[in-house]
Amino acid sequence: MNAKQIWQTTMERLQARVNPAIFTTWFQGTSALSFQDGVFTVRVPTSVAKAQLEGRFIDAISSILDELIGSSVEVRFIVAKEVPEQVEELRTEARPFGSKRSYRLGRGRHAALARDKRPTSNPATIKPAPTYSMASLFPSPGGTHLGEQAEEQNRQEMADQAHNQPIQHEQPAAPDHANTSVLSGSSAFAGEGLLNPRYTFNAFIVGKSNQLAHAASLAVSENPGRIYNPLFLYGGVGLGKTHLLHAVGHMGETAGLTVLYVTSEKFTNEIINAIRFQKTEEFRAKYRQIDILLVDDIQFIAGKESTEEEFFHTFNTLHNANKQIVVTSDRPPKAIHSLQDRLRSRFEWGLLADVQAPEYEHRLAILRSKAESLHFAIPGPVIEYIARPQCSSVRELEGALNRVIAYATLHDAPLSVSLAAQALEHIYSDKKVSTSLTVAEVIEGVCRYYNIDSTRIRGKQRDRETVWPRQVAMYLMREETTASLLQIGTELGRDHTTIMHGWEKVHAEMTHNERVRQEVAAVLESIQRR
Ligand SMILES: Nc1ncnc2c1ncn2[C@@H]1O[C@H](COP(=O)(O)OP(=O)(O)OP(=O)(O)O)[C@@H](O)[C@H]1O
Repeated sequence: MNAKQIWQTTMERLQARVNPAIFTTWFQGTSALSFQDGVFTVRVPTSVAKAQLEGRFIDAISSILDELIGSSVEVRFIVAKEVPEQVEELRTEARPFGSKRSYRLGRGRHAALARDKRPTSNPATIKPAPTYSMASLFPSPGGTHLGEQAEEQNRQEMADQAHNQPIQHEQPAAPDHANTSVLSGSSAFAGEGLLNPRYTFNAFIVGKSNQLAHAASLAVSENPGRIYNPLFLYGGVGLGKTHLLHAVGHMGETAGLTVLYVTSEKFTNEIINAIRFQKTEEFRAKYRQIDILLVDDIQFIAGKESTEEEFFHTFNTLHNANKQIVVTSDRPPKAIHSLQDRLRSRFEWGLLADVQAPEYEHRLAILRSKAESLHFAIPGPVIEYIARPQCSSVRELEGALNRVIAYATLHDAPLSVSLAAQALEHIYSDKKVSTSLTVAEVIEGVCRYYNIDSTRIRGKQRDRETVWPRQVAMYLMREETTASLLQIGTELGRDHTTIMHGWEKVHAEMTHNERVRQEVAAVLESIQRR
């Protein structure tokens, strides 16, 4: 590919993200001049366009160029009148599309230098966010619904997902507001709070299991700090909470807001260090200048006294200033037992939205979209085979898909159901055994194991001796039978939300507590043995 073709592809990718009017204003009339010695030179029509491209779009452009060329690139803009009309385009050394490379943190020395030249935002001068509809900025911000096609993603995704590579930060293009002064806050936190460029609303497949969480996330992105505040997203592992959190972050950054994404672990470490090195004032100042605070896995702050204390004050300050807070957790606030009541009640203030495991049709749609983004034509029956077992997470589903593709590539064999079966033999074998169980067998087995009567499991008692076995039954029915949530609910005289909550409770306990994991495995084994 020569410089012209690379620039053409870069423009096409940018066009998919930027409002058409803004795109036309700043990108029309640009052309590639050369690519030599790691420097990509672009001719721009005016000095105003040059300033805009350098100030607002440099990260997005660098990111795409890095991706296309396969190495770190410095981008230079030259105003048209400063260069001769015809400059020979040099052939690049870019690797062809589809060649593999790993994600890196940041974008390398050249891009970092270029980025550093951008005007930085002074926290003291950050202006309030403008109000406008995000719908006017993006062609389709509403997520990809079942059956629709996901946005094109780069071919690196497969390797990235398979190996869980570190996240690459991306500064998407900012919108144009002729009459509003907006500073992109991301430079204030350069190097941290990295957002995964793949976790966008466009790449998120909406189904029944995540409809509310998706709609609420989109709503807060369009109106940060004004509707659901805080937004509390919760659900089992690998179901898209972090994805939605980052999608909110991207929208915020695109709107020029100061966004900070942090895991609760990092938040905790920062507090510990701030206390240790007597830098609590700096810590507070940093957190309190944010427009959108995104905290992942908030459940881990529970029981950590000084972290909870500091988070409480940060929360109040931001909330009082109408700044948006979005947090994720593996369970609802009520179920985070050692959390201070005052924090729990604040989390319940805004909107609680759960994500559940996708049902079959939804799993099919996710797999189709992932396959498409990997540019692999996967036959329908193979997709259906991969989607068949009750995968408890989308992450597992992605892993299964990647495994099948890798298996076919390694063996240089066509993708078929029998190949998928071989590739997933070890992963799906447990599930094959399990689907032979019925809900009646599970109830009987659980009652036998815990030595209680089945009328208690189906009844209204709330004592621990009854509630826990009931939840284990819910978990095992969902995991080990083919019954739907509705059917399980009918069997136990409860609605599907209660069943889901029971499943989550046991799942979370199993994740964090080896003893519980062994206990549930023993219950299952005792059922399977009979
Ligand atoms: N609805 C969806 N559409 C497309 N991709 C999805 C969807 N849900 C999850 N994923 C993908 O599944 C993977 C796991 O999602 P994510 O990390 O957001 O899960 P999580 O709920 O935050 O899990 P954990 O609790 O383990 O952190 C990601 O690659 C994400 O892009």
